[in-house]
Amino acid sequence: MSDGSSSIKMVEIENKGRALVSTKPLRAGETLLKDSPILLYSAVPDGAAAAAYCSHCFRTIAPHSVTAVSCPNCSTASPFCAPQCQSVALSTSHTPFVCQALRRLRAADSPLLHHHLDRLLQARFLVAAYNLAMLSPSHFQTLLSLQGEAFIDDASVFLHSVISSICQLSNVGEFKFSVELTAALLAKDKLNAFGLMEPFDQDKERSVRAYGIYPTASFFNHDCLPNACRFDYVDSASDFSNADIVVRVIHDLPAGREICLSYFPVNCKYSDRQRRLKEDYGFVCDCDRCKVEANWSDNEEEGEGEMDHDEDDMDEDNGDGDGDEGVDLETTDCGMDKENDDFPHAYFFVRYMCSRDNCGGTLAPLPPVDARPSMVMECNVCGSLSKCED
Ligand SMILES: C[S@@+](CC[C@H](N)C(=O)[O-])C[C@H]1O[C@@H](n2cnc3c(N)ncnc32)[C@H](O)[C@@H]1O
Repeated sequence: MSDGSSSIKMVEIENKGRALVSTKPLRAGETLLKDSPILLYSAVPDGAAAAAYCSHCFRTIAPHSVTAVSCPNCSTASPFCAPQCQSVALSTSHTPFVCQALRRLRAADSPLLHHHLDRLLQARFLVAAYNLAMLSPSHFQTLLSLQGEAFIDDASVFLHSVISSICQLSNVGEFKFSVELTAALLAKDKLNAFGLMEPFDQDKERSVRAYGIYPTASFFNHDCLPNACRFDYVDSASDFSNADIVVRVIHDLPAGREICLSYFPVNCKYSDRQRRLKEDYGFVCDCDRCKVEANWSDNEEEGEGEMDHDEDDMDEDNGDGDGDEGVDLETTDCGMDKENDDFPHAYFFVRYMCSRDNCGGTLAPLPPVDARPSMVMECNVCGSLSKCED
């Protein structure tokens, strides 16, 4: 793949469109992909909440940080964690075009003043996307190549008029600024954006800090029993950039197997999964798990222990994942016999679902070392590490 990953390649699958499949046998825990966003935008309301994050990398800024700086033009509304981030942002994510557009969206006479936060988020996405068109036509083309058809409805017409009123654009780089383009961009965002979540806190509902478009991860299709899962390392001291995501294999896979993520927590119940996939992603899921659960009674469904995250957009189960190798490891029950089980996914739940209260994350082994599989499972939501005993 263009990102250098040799373990996956893109293919077309009937009724699913483009998909990523393994090019060789993969070991549990293997890293398939590290992806950086081509576009990021804030998911938090303006004001105090927004001031807590770097407007460029979305790292938390400590209350009395000595390195934090602001945008010279819009001041504290756009803080940066350090001068280096500010300097990069002023020529990339926070250009004068973005700075002015966001100021207009925040102003007392903003066209979005009495609208729901969702509309503001869509407007922020459009500002970031049109900025990308001006700065990097090739990345903008990548964005346009993602799944999602223009659908001109009241929302896209309104949002186009909002962007027209705050930006006075006629062309954006080599692209014509039009309602069709705005509608197409909104569709790309809806089907492909990943939510970068707040680090897990057992006592609080997790919210999205930012949304990002990841050029390769966008080609993972959904399966209600995924064979890979996404980790992010927001606010951790890892080697990754704050908004990078990493996709790892959950269990051993043969060559040629489609690699799928779950677009939301795996313990979501059948009727909710079907509804969300239809409404948000436009398809009816007929994966092996759905085929089994389609015949379940409502009572059986209730037993699944759904944990709903209202923030959608492929935000599955992305924890901070900065599990500390030095912690005491709990033990995950890994001894269930897959063959003898009534439902293939009962095995998945026992082996690959985090058992921590209110977590709902998926477990994948740490990457193999010297081709030896790791017996340590990492949760992609709470980051906890557990020892897998076969
Ligand atoms: C993030 S994109 C995944 C890549 C996409 N297949 C493509 O061609 O670019 C999400 C879209 O892929 C399709 N998709 C994903 N998982 C699917 C599945 N299990 N069955 C059918 N379509 C699926 C849906 O059209 C969905 O809106």
